[in-house]
Amino acid sequence: GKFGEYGGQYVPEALMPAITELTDAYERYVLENEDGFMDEFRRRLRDFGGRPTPTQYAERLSERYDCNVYLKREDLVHGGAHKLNNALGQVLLAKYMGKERIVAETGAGQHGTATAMAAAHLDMPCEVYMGKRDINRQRPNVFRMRLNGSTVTPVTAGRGTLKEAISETMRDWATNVEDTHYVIGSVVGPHPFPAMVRDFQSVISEEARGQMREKTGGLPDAVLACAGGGSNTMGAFAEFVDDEDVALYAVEAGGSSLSVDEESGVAPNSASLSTGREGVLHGARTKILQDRDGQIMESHSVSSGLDYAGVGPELAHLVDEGRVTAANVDDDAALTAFHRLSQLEGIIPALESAHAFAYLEENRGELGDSVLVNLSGRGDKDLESVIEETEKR
Ligand SMILES: Cc1ncc(COP(=O)(O)O)c(/C=N/[C@H](C(=O)O)[C@@H](O)C(C)C)c1O
Repeated sequence: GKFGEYGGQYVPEALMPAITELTDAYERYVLENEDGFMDEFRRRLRDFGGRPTPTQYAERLSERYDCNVYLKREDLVHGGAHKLNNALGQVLLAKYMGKERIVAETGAGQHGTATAMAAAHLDMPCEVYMGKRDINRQRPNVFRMRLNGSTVTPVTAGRGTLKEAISETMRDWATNVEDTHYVIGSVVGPHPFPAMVRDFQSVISEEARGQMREKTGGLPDAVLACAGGGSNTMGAFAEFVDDEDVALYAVEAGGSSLSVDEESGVAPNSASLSTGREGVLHGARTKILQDRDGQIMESHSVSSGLDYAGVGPELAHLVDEGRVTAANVDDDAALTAFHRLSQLEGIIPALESAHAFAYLEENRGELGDSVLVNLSGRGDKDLESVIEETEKR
């Protein structure tokens, strides 16, 4: 469960039985397709999730950047984001493991709603832990989770955001490991989570690689994806990692500035790959925004889905190896890209996904003739906050 020096299983002893059981299930069902698990996963992704998603040629962006821009439309997955790929896989695995209850954490609420939908679809009771602050700024998603029959439990510890929600969920899991599975929201956490979530999300690049060959007769020169925990990034990159000629760009949230004042404990961005340092968070060694005493810093982003002080260990390793370029764009550029895609292509992107389009705008002409951008989700959930932000600026 190591990716170079990153990854591993830094968890309290009490959690090891659950981790060991999950690792065994991951190896049997996901890696070896025991009992046809992966066949059922793919069938449900098609019939319930609406896959495959298009790899669409973006005519107006291609004109603007004088290169061929293709969009991987994960905004068209049921629920409006790539999050369902992972949530469906993990809830189905919980069923195969004989678990009777699901717990999950969420920040932007996309992962929470995806888990609630998958749990309803597979008739599993589900409890989602969500920071009090996030509940207030993501009300539509809270409503959706409850509509799907999930319980949303407010987390009031600390700042009441994702970090505390993850800790609370891990505590619940350690207590109820007999009948409960923890559906983690990204390629983070102790092994086997980062590898398993990457495997569930790799359907994105499996499809996209074939669609690009079909449409262009070859592979893209570059693949761009936004990175919060790193799951849509790892999903969009997985099948291209061995294609040396395909450049891979992980675009993080540059927030309002990249300068990190280690005294204040507050980072005005979430660019863990670029400004983070090695440390342990949520059970894995990875790159983290931390102050000089090693305390996890408060992160920032205009998009709550990228507002996370850590990042997936595999992604951190690929950046250290030079296989993935760690990029970032600031809040303003992401908001401008949000409006630009809406006007030019008639697609309102999630604010998270808009970060990848901002990077395309800032690096036009330098990314090659054929560029694939992973559109991780749609922007309906962001309308309120974008209206507010736009009026403020
Ligand atoms: C539409 C959309 N695009 C990208 C992301 C970033 O998550 P990753 O793909 O795991 O880097 C997200 C992240 N959403 C999480 C959530 O909804 O709970 C997020 O808040 C946390 C996992 C960090 C998202 O909603």
